[in-house]
Amino acid sequence: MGDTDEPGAGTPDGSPAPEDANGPPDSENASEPLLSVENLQTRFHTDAGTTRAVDGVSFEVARGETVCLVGESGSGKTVASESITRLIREPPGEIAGGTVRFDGIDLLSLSTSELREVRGGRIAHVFQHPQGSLNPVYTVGWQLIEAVRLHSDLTKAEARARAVDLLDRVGMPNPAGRLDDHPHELSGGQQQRVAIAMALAGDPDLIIADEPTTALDVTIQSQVLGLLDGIRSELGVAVLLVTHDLGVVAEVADRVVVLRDGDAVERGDVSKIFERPSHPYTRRLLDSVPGWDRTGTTDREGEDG
Ligand SMILES: Nc1ncnc2c1ncn2[C@@H]1O[C@H](COP(=O)(O)OP(=O)(O)OP(=O)(O)O)[C@@H](O)[C@H]1O
Repeated sequence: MGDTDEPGAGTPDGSPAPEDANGPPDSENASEPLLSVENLQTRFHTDAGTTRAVDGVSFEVARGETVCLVGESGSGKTVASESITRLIREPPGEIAGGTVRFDGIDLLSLSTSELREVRGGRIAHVFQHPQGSLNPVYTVGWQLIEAVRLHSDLTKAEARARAVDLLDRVGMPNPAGRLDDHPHELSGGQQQRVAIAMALAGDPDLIIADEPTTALDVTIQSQVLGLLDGIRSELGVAVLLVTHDLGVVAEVADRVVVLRDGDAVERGDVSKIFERPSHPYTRRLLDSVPGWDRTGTTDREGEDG
């Protein structure tokens, strides 16, 4: 499924060649990226045959930056992001090749128990539906306290205080009063805030957020994006954000990786991708953004932030 129409060097009309999206790491990050994904290949083996969902993707995330994985439905964004901590169910999935290094650790060679330590700890996932992180049976407080204690030596009382701090950090009104609530007693936006608090419980260096605002009302979307951006800037947590929404990318991304059919066809700084997209697929994605005027703004700006 790999993309083959990308010229290797230069173009006939003399315009800059598209960046070799799967080439060597960006030089400014080459020294010590927090996350380095190289030539990742993830397949699914089903009765219908083998799908190369991610077919040789490479990208990096530096400490404290937001990188967006963008692309149309089915381009491999979720599979790429979930392959990083091997959340992919194997079988039918198979991580068939490549390396994933996180702060010097080769994640793909870790044992299941070692990986469990990293997952929910130094790397936390936030999903489109908060139900992916929250158990409907238990109270918010119970779940948060468990998450805090799993990754620390805190006593129950200390963990409870930390849970209240985390709820406060994610902007939950009356945080102490929320501990006894069950998830269904909260709005969708509040549930996603709790899911982000759960992610913070393990004191992560990287949050992988897969369409975290897609299921929310549009006014709440910007608030949750603003929350993630505040966590990045104030706590120095890097964010790998999966989204199909280029309006979201314009709001929060430092750098962008554009996926198509399991292949990274373009990557670069957000300003470069928006102002000078070099791959035709990226240009088509941009052209489909309502209100996009090619000056770096969208209709979305000015909404509740
Ligand atoms: N469990 C699975 N079994 C078989 N194929 C799968 C499975 N999960 C994903 N795929 C396939 O992998 C490819 C990439 O899917 P993925 O969910 O990563 O796309 P995406 O870019 O995240 O799309 P969306 O925005 O719709 O979630 C698709 O062709 C999809 O059908």
